[in-house]
Amino acid sequence: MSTDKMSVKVNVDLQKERQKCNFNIQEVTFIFDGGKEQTLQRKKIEDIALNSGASIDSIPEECLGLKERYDNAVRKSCIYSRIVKNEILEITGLEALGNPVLRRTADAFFKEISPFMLHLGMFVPTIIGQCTEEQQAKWLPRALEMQIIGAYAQTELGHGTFIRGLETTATYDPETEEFVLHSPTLTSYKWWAGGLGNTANHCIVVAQLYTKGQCHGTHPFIVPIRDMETHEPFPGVKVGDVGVRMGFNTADNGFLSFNHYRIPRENMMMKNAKVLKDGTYVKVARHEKLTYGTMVFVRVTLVKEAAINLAKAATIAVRYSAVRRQSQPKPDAPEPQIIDYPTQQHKLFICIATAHALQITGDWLWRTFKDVLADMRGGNTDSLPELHALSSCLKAISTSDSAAYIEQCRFACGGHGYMLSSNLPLIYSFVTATRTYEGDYTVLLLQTARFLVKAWEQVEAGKSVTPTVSYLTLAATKEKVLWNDFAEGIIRSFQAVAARKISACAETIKRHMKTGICYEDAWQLTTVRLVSAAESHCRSVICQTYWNEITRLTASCSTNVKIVMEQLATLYLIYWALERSGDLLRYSTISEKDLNRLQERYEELLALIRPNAVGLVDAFDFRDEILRSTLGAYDGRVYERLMEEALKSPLNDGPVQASFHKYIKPLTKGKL
Ligand SMILES: CCCCCCC/C=C/C(=O)SCCNC(=O)CCNC(=O)[C@H](O)C(C)(C)COP(=O)(O)OP(=O)(O)OC[C@H]1O[C@@H](n2cnc3c(N)ncnc32)[C@H](O)[C@@H]1OP(=O)(O)O
Ligand SMILES: Cc1cc2nc3c(=O)[nH]c(=O)nc-3n(C[C@H](O)[C@H](O)[C@H](O)COP(=O)(O)OP(=O)(O)OC[C@H]3O[C@@H](n4cnc5c(N)ncnc54)[C@H](O)[C@@H]3O)c2cc1C
Repeated sequence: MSTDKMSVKVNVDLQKERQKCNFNIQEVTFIFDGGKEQTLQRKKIEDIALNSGASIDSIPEECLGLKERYDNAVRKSCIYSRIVKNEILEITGLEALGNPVLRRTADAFFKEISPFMLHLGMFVPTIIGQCTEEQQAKWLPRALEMQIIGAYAQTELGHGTFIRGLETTATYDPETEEFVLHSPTLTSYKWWAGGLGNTANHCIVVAQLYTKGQCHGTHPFIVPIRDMETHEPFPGVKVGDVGVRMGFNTADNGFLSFNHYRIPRENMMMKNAKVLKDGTYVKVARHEKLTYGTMVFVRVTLVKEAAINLAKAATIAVRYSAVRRQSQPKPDAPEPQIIDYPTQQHKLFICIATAHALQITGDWLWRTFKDVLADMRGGNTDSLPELHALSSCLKAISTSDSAAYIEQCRFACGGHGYMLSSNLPLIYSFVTATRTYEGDYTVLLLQTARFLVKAWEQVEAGKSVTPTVSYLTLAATKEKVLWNDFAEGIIRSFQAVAARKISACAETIKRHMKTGICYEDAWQLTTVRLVSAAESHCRSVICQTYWNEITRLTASCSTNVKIVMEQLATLYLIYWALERSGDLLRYSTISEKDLNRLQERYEELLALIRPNAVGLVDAFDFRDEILRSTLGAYDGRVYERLMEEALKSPLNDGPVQASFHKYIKPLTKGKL
């Protein structure tokens, strides 16, 4: 427990909750962080960041005007990036780029988002992933030193999903050994890039490469866009802010266009393809899609991002639910804490379980990513399609689940959850965007489905398949799977459901084609089912990873930690079995009686987890400065904080606002 937690007076109900907790909270914190070392490192980084004092706002961020908010975010970003550069990267090395601790710590500074987020989140990773060693030596130190600040501009006004449809051109001119960047249409304007509007002086631009009269598809370029002294956009560059958004309003999302704007040949990022001085195009990469590498990297990191944000929301909602009392179900009895309502437990405990499931799956995916990267450094790209399929569906499902459950946490907090000071609306507005950016939900699930259908065809042809789809071989029968409700049995049934849905999709595509329809049209006619099959596949991957990993991670833990972690994981499995009961009835031998039994076990689990609920969210170990919530602070002074925060509103700066004299008084006096 940190000193701030010891010294304050804690709400009596929360105190009682903490006394009820029967497991060692720190052990669970270690599990959530991925190990004791990671917890210690995180705490050290948080200490460094929080001791800077820069996180404190006298007026809440949300009460500032748009310009003041941006200005304040830039001020804090400069302090934060100095800390990252001088102290945090010293501790973590470049691993920090794939480590959510940086983002978690940044939350102490920004209620919304730093306009520098994309600099470390995409600009630097793209330099690492797409530049030759020589180019890295030029750009990386400058980027890490914050001498240059970058954005990643791929999406255009007219196209985000369909990268091959981008319209910005980069035409090579061998006379001057330059690329000429041009935006031929309004729809070719770059749109959305974080940090681009007013902050960045450099930008990675994804453009169609033309040389010797031939188009070679999209490639990334490093483009200086603003003068390093005056920050004025260079002639030929038009740049600005895209306008007010649902969230992300301090992230400085921008637009950008070029009018025959020239950059040196060397500014093409040449790890995967080169243009020689004479204009000859040379492909270096062994895989067509390696230029999409940054997206794969960010998708991998977003799984843990989803987990952390959901853990924050669950912490807020569970603590609040322990403090809040409402209604009187029994006459003459005191009003219960709302967390005692099973319906409230049903809303909240799945959020705690999902945060663990995603965090553990995110860790596993990160390890898989690093293994594939190591293979690729050795020239072997065989495992890239599987990584692409996995990162696509896990990004889609984790961000979608996380956003839905964060909103559920907000609902669970009633009216007060709607207050910006609860922080739930801001967490939601951030996470709901992650469902769209870095690849839309449906689009990414269809990418996974493409891989699954191919894997199915391989199984049918008697060929071997990669590990995450090996269940297709086992489950490739027309028989219904025998249901059993042990964890392994539930997981096997989910795999069987996925396998049956995938095979049904493959059959549907074939059936359509037999009527004379081409493959592409047959695919489109099957996409609703394909999305559902990819979701089932992804759910089975999460369930299996969560269960296997939690069993492994708790092997050396104390008994009560093992028990509560197993209860949560079982809750996750049963919750999804009940949610997908239609699929199980269709594809397994589960009966109504089995489902009734499952429902009973689910309700028993809610009751078993109930006494440990506050302990479980305490174990996520969010400091108040990072949680930034009137409803979720460690001390549970909910009502006091709501009042204190309300009084900070500029609308409470005096008893009478100027608008009364300007408008209301004339109106009431009949003079308006
Ligand atoms: C906290 C972190 C901070 C980060 C903040 C981030 C803020 C946001 C930033 C952004 O949003 S940046 C812009 C991101 N944009 C996207 O994600 C666009 C989404 N679209 C795509 O990824 C692709 O266009 C597509 C939808 C995957 C389709 O691409 P394409 O049309 O070129 O390919 P297909 O014909 O569909 O497939 C061909 C073939 O290629 C395989 N493939 C596709 N992508 C990849 C990949 N990334 N890696 C490996 N392989 C890939 C695909 O599976 C097909 O394989 P086969 O079936 O032919 O074997
Ligand atoms: C907050 C935020 C930050 C962003 N930051 C950046 C950034 O820094 N840099 C950057 O380059 N971009 C950024 N983006 C852009 C983002 O990557 C795109 O918005 C995203 O990839 C979705 O593309 P789109 O907007 O073109 O949606 P569309 O593709 O137009 O999607 C609209 C709808 O059509 C559906 N659809 C599209 N194609 C298909 C298909 N083939 N099959 C079935 N359905 C389909 C989608 O499912 C969706 O429902 C950001 C976006 C947001 C919201």
